[in-house]
Amino acid sequence: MIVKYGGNAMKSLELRRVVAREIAALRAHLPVVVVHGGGPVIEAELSARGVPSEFRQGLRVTSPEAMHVVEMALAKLNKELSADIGQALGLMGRDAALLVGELLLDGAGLATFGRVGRVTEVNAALLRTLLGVGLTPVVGCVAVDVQGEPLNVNADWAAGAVAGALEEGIVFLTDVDGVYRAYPDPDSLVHMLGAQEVRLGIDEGWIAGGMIPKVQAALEALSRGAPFATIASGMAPGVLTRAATGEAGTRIVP
Ligand SMILES: Nc1ncnc2c1ncn2[C@@H]1O[C@H](COP(=O)(O)OP(=O)(O)O)[C@@H](O)[C@H]1O
Ligand SMILES: CC(=O)N[C@@H](CCC(=O)OP(=O)(O)O)C(=O)O
Repeated sequence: MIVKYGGNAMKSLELRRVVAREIAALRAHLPVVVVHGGGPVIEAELSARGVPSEFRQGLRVTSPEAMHVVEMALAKLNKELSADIGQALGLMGRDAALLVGELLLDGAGLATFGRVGRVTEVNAALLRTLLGVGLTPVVGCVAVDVQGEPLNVNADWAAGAVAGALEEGIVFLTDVDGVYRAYPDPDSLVHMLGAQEVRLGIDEGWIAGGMIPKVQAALEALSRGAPFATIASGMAPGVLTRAATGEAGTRIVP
C-alpha cells in the first residue's frame, strides 16, 4: 500500500510518532511505500531565508531559488521521517530516477509555475527491490527532468503516480477525516465520492485549496491501476487499516 504523508499530518513531533507507529504496524501485514510532502517545513525555510513564493491553483510557484530551498528542506525531512519509521530507506524522487517528470505548463503552454512538475515515470523496479529486502521506501516529492534538473512536484500527485505505477492502493493522510460536502461541518463527511462529483465539487467550490490536488491525484492513481484511493485523517488511531478496508475516510471511486 502507498501512504501519502503530508505537512498537515506532521504538525507536531507527537503526531509524527503516531503516524510512524501506524505505518510500522501496517507493514507487519503488507508492504508499504511512503511518499511525503512537507508544505509547512518548506514554508518555514523559505521565510527564514526571505525567499518569496506564492500559491496558484494549490501549487507553489517555484523559482530556481525557491527550488533550492524546497529540495533542501524536503531532503532533511526525508531523513527524519525515515528515522521515525525505522527499517526504512529515505530517497528523493531524484535518486536513481525514482520519479522522472516534466515541467508543468499553463493553458498557454508556458512554464508560469516555475520549476513545478508532474511525474511521467516511476522507477517501480527500485521500489519493489527495496520492499523485497524488507525496507520501507520513504520518498520525497522532488522529481528529476530529462536534463537532470529538479522539479517540485505536489506530494499528492507524486504519491498518486507511485500508486498507479505499483498498481497498489493508496491512503492520503491529512488533517481532516476526508472530503466534506460542507467543510468543516462534521455531519457532511462523504464516505464515497465518484469522479463526476469530484468535478462538480471543484466547480462549485466545496472542494477547495489543498483538497483539490488530493482528489485529482486519487482519480489519477485509480485511472493508472490503483485498486483504491482513500483520503483520511492521520490523527485517528488505526486509520491506515481502517482506511484500507473502507471503514475510515473518503474513498474516491472512478
Ligand atoms: N471539501 C473539503 N473537505 C475537507 N477539507 C477541505 C475541503 N476543501 C478544502 N479543504 C481543506 O483541505 C485541507 C487539506 O489539504 P492540505 O492542507 O493540502 O493537506 P496536506 O498538507 O495534508 O496535504 C484541509 O485542512 C481543509 O482545510
Ligand atoms: C508544487 C507544490 O506545491 N509542491 C509542494 C510540495 C510539498 C507538498 O506537496 O507538501 P504537502 O503534502 O505537505 O502539501 C510545495 O512546494 O509545498
